[in-house]
Amino acid sequence: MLAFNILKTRLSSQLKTQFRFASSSAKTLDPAKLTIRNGPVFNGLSFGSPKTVSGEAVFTTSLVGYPESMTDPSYRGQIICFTQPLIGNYGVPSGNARDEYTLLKYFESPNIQCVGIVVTDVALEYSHWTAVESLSAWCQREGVAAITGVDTRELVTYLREQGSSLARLSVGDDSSAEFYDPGLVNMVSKVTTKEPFHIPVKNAKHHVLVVDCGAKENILRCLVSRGAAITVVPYNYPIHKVADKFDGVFISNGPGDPIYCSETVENLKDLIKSQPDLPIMGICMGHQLLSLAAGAKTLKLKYGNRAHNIPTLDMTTGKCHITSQNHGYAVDATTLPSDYQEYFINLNDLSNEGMMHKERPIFSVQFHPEAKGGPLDSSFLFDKYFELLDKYKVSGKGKDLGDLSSKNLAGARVW
Ligand SMILES: NC(=O)CC[C@H](N)C(=O)O
Repeated sequence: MLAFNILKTRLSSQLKTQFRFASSSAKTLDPAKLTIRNGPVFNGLSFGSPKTVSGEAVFTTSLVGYPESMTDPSYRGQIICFTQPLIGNYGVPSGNARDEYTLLKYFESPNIQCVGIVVTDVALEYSHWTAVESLSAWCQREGVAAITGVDTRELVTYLREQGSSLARLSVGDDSSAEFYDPGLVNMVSKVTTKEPFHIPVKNAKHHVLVVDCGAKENILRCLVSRGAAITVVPYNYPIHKVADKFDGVFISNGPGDPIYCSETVENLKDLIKSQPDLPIMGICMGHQLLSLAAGAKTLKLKYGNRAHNIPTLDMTTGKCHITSQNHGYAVDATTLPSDYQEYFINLNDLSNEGMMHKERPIFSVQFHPEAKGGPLDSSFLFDKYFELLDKYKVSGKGKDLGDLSSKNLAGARVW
């Protein structure tokens, strides 16, 4: 019976592959396969770099935003399966375009961060006014593997039942690579800025210290466009020693398991103890690290939440917000200490989506209010953070940056 099912699966995906590409330029694409560790094999065609890669296979149900997702450092080490069946039709915009703050206009980091992508049907031709190349050309140029012709419904059904799994994407007969598990290493250390950097803002109202665990460009933009100059430091920078010079601290998103960021957690513990009136906000990985510092625990979700339409309930207002998400871990809300309360919950799986201190200006969310891509429903959380910065403002801060002032703060992020 098992053998019959495997044969049926192989045959059906081969037939689909032949059918789907019978009339296109796909004749030039090489056969590729996606092998799930201890699981099924999906046959398809390679439209990316002709190499073998391995990582954690995850899926996103977002309909658009593949350039943003693929350049989001939180996806580092992962193979992304897009459930939207047609991917690539609007091409890829320029990775060099920058806004007035010198931030990347279209990408969330300069390069593709995931190791591979899986789609049902790639568009080899594209059309969009911002596009400069095809998805296929981009993947090839960046050394990222890509497979098309996979029945992503079947793959996602498997991942939902078995949980996120390690996978290998190979071209031709090459199956040499081991199964690499990004959940067993400190992924944040691979994407954090190597040196502190500064983004000035004209007539800045505030100066915020950002802990870069793999910050998306649009998170930085959400801070500077609201009038805060920012100084961005590596994830393990001793923030507790310099935070008194700043109006607030912000902890970014980032890849991998938060437990490997123990240095950040220890620094945050010191910070929370020594700076009771300092506004602190965290997003996604930032939420997990802040919760760990508060004394809570994190857990790995079965297959994570990656989508642009996840409903979350604001426990303080009873309002539901549709949110953008990309995470595999979550905070166990039952372990939050008594001086904190749950802020949001996920209305699909009831997992924790945020926390806040009951008296102090500290809060964090699991979802992405900066939403690139995704809906802007929860961008009011940045406004809330700025209200806290206004309220707890101590004038004269930020004049003497101590250690940080001796660094070259005029430069951009050092990747
Ligand atoms: N987007 C993020 O910051 C993700 C956080 C963490 N790596 C997770 O998967 O849960």
